[in-house]
Amino acid sequence: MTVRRSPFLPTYLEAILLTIYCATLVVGSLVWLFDPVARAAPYNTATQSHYANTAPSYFAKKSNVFNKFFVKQGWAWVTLSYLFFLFTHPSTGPVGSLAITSKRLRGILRYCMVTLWWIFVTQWFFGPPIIDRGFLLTGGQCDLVELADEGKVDMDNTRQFVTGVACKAVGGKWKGGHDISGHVFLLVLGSMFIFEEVLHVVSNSTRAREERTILMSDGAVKSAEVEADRDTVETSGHWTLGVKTVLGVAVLSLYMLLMTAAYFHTWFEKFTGLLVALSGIFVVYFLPRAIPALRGVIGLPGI
Ligand SMILES: CCCCCCCCCCCCCCCC(=O)SCCNC(=O)CCNC(=O)[C@H](O)C(C)(C)COP(=O)(O)O
Ligand SMILES: Nc1ncnc2c1ncn2[C@@H]1O[C@H](COP(=O)(O)O)[C@@H](OP(=O)(O)O)[C@H]1O
Repeated sequence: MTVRRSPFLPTYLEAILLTIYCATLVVGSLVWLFDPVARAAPYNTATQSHYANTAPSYFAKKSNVFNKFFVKQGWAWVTLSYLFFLFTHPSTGPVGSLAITSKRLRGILRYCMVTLWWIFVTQWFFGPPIIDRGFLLTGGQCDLVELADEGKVDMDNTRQFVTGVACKAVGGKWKGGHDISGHVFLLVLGSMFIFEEVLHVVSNSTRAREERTILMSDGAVKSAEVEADRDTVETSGHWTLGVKTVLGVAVLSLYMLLMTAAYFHTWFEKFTGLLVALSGIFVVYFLPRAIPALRGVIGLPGI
């Protein structure tokens, strides 16, 4: 009898990806530690960045073009490239048609769940987003001392600036608490979402065929392939322009993750950014493997 791996454990390709994320954060931190130019450049702990005029590299400036137009609009890039992939890949429905097949619908559902996590963590969570709530809960606040000294603001109003955006907008400094790295969160969540959606293309078109395991309603653990239809298996390995486009977005995200790791935030803030992103991925891509009812609603990519 073959003993199959637990559905909760990552496949071979997923394990490689998780290692790459951890290695990227470690290598980035080592760059900062061993690059004499980066070490010598003054660092502002309040903004978690180097000063623009003495930044050790172009990528250490917040104004770098990839930060402004790629990361700061990151979810728009993930959304557009994923929809392009979903509606042009033969494994999800007829190519060249916008027909909403059940596979496309499930892909959109998975996208909505991941997007909801992005919204909760970075934009809004029944008020301030989770990153800002975490910052306030760990003792952080909007520091308006300089502005108060200049008579521009009343210090009694400090508590009303409960989001990082509102605080920075009035010229205050978001200081003191644990500031989960929003960049690490967005770049890991967006790229891992893309990788999870296209891994079946990679594994079906190469020798790297790998087995996702699922728990059946009778308690048996089987290969996810048992739920796949023949059409999907045959068309799954096609390297379309959509696949190359989403992978391009994911690879650029990995590069920007390395830059964030090298020049911004503390190692612990980057680590929590990684953990919060991966927890969302776990719910959408690992839980359904072990919960047949959830799998019946949102499905698995490529199945
Ligand atoms: C089954 C569940 C169903 C739930 C349905 C709800 C799903 C909602 C879907 C709604 C679709 C939303 C479509 C979103 C499209 C966009 O892309 S919006 C515009 C793009 N904006 C961005 O990409 C902004 C990205 N930036 C950030 O997140 C932050 O700036 C940052 C990078 C995290 C950094 O933050 P800083 O404050 O600058 O440090
Ligand atoms: N790779 C990168 N390139 C440029 N700026 C980056 C960056 N990673 C983080 N930052 C900047 O560092 C600050 C903290 O990032 P975060 O908390 O999202 O991880 C943000 O500043 P601003 O909020 O002033 O834009 C962000 O723009």
